[in-house]
Amino acid sequence: MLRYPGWLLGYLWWLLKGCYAVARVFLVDARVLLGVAVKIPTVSFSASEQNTTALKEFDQLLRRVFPKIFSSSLVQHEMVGNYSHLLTVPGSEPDLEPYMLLAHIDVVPADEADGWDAPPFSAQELNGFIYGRGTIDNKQSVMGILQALEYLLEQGYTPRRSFYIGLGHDEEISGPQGAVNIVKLLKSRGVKLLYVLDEGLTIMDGVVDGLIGPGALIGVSEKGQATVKLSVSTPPGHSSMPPRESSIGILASAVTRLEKNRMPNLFGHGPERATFEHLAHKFGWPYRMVMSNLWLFSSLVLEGQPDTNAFVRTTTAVTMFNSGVKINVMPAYAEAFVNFRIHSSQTLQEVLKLIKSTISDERVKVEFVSGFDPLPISSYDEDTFGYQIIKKTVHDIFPEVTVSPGICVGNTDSRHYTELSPDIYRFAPSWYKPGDSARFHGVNERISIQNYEEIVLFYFQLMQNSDIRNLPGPRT
Ligand SMILES: CCCCCCCC/C=C\CCCCCCCC(=O)NCC(=O)O
Ligand SMILES: [Zn+2]
Ligand SMILES: [Zn+2]
Repeated sequence: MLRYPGWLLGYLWWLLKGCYAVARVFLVDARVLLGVAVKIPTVSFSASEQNTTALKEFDQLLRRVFPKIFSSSLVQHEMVGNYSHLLTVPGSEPDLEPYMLLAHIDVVPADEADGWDAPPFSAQELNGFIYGRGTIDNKQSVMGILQALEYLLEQGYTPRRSFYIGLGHDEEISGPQGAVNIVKLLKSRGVKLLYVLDEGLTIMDGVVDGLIGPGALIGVSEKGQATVKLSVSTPPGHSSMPPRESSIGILASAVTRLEKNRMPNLFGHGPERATFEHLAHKFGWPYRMVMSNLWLFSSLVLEGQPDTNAFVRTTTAVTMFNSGVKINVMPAYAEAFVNFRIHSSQTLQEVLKLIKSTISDERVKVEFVSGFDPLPISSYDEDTFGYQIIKKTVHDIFPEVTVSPGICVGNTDSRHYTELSPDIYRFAPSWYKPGDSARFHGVNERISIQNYEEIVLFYFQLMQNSDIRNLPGPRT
């Protein structure tokens, strides 16, 4: 048998490993990995039904495509609530308070028949975009964060400041097993976080009339929620001898009253005022003049579109309506579910009161299903480490973008983290252009290949920027 000296074998092994690393960086493109992730249908169908086969497959994928992370002696990996992931990356300077990056693996259902240009779990590339459920909510962050860490580890990086990565598997059903248990675990370990960054607002481009150039809105809070069930019971009977009003008709009128009488425009009472103060210098004529009357601006410019309207009021969404069993039988029962997203300056109790007074019909039973108050407002001043580091990172990667605080109109896993940190931000640097609001939980969810690369760079830069001990002192 041939015998080789140990040093030669060592050298060959080193060469092989080196070639492998280079091949990985150049051949296994980050965007291909995002595509593979999108193809796994990690759907949360309802509070009690998730695709656990897909969640297991996703776990296997992460271990396979991020070998540095999962073999590193530096990174500690734990599964939480069966399918969520908690990664701990200890820093070399343990006195620096850690931060945490969040994202979620699960997605909402998608049906190609709703009008997708490409099948929703195909990750097909069309005109420079990857199409698929999860490309903007929120596999771009899951894969972007891990890709950034994998690259850093490949370069031999050791952070100075410790950080955590939390990847929830049930965010789309409120995070009861994922985020909630990750928080419990961190609390039991006495962890306090300098800041938390989760999915949320984006880089707006061309969606607010009069705003010149793109604006990155960092969510410093998120809206509250109230879900109510409305129901009407009436005696059943023959459809040939109907009463003046059916249970369906009574319920439909109640729902119509809620839709017609929107909750008040509260522009100026919450952090959305700060959004426009930060962006004011980017408005052109005649908007700049209107901007000086912010209340007028809010009704003229913001109330018209669903996404900007959601910024200024508690929104009302009738999401489910069920009744009737047969075409010739008067329905004995009709029910509807209405989901409200509560503006920062209102409380859950105030909204419930308004719902009842708007419906104002004894025949309609109003039951509270679930809800919570709007989340606390995180700091966004010059001295706030998390906000300023995120802002700096946005400017590093997108120099042309104006950064401003905003309210996240949807809810995120980060709402479970309030006991771990006062400074929670909701932002991912996806570009959001006219028409994109319909892609969130809708059809043709997509991300441009270039944007995904920017997202990886953003997290790569954020991890390094967060290593600074203190923010630079005030400019003189
Ligand atoms: C200056 C005006 C700004 C317009 C503001 C609207 C911006 C909307 C941008 C992005 C959409 C945000 C979605 C947030 C993530 C939602 C996560 C989610 O789906 N959670 C579940 C849920 O809320 O039910
Ligand atoms: Zn999401
Ligand atoms: Zn979502």
